[in-house]
Amino acid sequence: MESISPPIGVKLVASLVKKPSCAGGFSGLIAPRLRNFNRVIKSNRVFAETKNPAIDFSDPDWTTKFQEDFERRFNIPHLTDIFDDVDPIPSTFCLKSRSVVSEDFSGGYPSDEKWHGYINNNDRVLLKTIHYSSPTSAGAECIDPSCTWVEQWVHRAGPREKIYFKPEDVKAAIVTCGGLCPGLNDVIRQIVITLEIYGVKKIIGIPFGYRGFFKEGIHEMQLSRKVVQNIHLAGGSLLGVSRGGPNVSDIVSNMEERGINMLFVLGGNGTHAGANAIHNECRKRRMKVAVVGVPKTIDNDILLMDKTFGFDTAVEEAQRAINSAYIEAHSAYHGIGIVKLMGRSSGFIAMHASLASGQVDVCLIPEVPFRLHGPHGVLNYLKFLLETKGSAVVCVAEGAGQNFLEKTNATDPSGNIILGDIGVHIQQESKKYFKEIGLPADVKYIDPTYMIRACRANAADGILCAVLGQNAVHGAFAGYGGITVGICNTHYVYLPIPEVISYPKEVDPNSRMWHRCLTSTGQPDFV
Ligand SMILES: Nc1ncnc2c1ncn2[C@@H]1O[C@H](COP(=O)(O)OP(=O)(O)O)[C@@H](O)[C@H]1O
Ligand SMILES: O=P(O)(O)OC[C@H]1O[C@](O)(COP(=O)(O)O)[C@@H](O)[C@@H]1O
Ligand SMILES: [Mg+2]
Repeated sequence: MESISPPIGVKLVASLVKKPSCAGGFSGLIAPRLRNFNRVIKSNRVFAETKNPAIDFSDPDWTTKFQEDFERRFNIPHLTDIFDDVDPIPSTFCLKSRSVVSEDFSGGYPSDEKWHGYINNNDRVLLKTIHYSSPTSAGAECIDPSCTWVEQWVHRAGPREKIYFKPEDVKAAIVTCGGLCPGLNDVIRQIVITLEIYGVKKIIGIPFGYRGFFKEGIHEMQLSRKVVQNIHLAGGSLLGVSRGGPNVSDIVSNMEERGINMLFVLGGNGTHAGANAIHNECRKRRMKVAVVGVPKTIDNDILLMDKTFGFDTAVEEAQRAINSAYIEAHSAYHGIGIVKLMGRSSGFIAMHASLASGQVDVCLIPEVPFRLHGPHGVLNYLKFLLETKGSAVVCVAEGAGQNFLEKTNATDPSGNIILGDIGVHIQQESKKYFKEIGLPADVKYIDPTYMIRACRANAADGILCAVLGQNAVHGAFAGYGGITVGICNTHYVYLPIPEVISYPKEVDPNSRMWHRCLTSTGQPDFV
């Protein structure tokens, strides 16, 4: 009998509603999920600590206390938290003075105090915009059993009027880690361009992710507007990427040797865990350094954000593979087209690509358990589709159905579990099944994953990358560190790194988007 694996995680807030009196309050509820995440995704890594206090919902002041705690958790670390002797100067980011890069600042810093283009440090963005009136409402994220509305505000991103680095003292470095993602070059380009507008002249690229911080690493790359001018026209990363690499202490020592005091880190959950550790180590060594992340993952698995850059391009590019699978399946007698898309622990690409294409009959994601065999299994449904409409298209996320595959416990150099190929498995099982029942079936399998990841960013991602890249530089100059940039409810924000990486974001099987996907495919439950 086939086993059904549980979804990779349960929703924190939903479990909170189910167990409001759990000892340890929030922390007691987060911990199991964190453990689960480490087991599934990062067998040998410890992710961000969570710092939620116990909450007693019978306390009439619990919402105030929750908000105070939220403000504390989402406070963004600043240089002045640990240094008393850092004095700000008026911002050199001033769009009127376009030739700032050629100035030597001996005659003073250019500034424009009358310009209303700066963000006030007290500006905030609302993190959640839906007031769910019941925990049973689709996709409800509730804090307490009554789903009380509690405003949660996060810091607005953008240029500040006062800056904490003199441009001539800055040596900025950019590093791109993890797997490729459309838009990496666009972000690198915008960071360099924005740094130059502030007046920074020493800008370097660290080659091949954190590995480039090895002492004997390949030489740093000098970056300027001229170097990066056209890099966004190609996919990949100008700097190269990698998994694994030196430990945090060695990275920070290497930064000290090179004199780096602004570090822009482009990467996913793992990279951000590293960036946060680098930030903490710099503070421990009392180094005046700003470490700012830009979340990169086509999987879209970073918490609290509308989306991450590259995701939109991935969904768009996946259309070509799905359409090819559809044409193959539709043109064959009893054709079945199977497409595997990326998504190690979350099915966002598969869900969105299925919904966008309108050509998918079965969408399978890691968050929703399914059976292949038996009367309610996928294969029996494919038989039904062949008999009724003549062909079928399956879109499966790479992390789905891992319980059907032999576990090796092998990990990549970053500690990510190496997954089995669920696409090949479904192809083989389909062929076997239809042979056994004597129904002709022509099964074709397409794995476009690396073709999708290597694409250049589409226009929507190009804009997102531009805004995130620019805001990363504004954040660093404003003196913030240990932060990342994101888009929340269409607005741009700074978030403390630990809050976005406490676990990977997943598709909520009770969300409207998953329900919309099911409505579109017409697929039943496969359990
Ligand atoms: N918990 C961690 N602490 C410090 N560095 C980490 C951690 N997890 C991953 N890294 C490093 O971050 C880089 C990218 O991680 P990886 O998981 O491969 O990609 P991503 O950042 O896209 O999730 C690698 O160089 C890896 O060694
Ligand atoms: O084969 P690689 O390079 O390790 O990358 C595969 C992984 O890349 C991803 O698309 C994105 O992963 P990262 O965010 O860690 O780069 C995963 O879904 C997938 O498992
Ligand atoms: Mg990752």
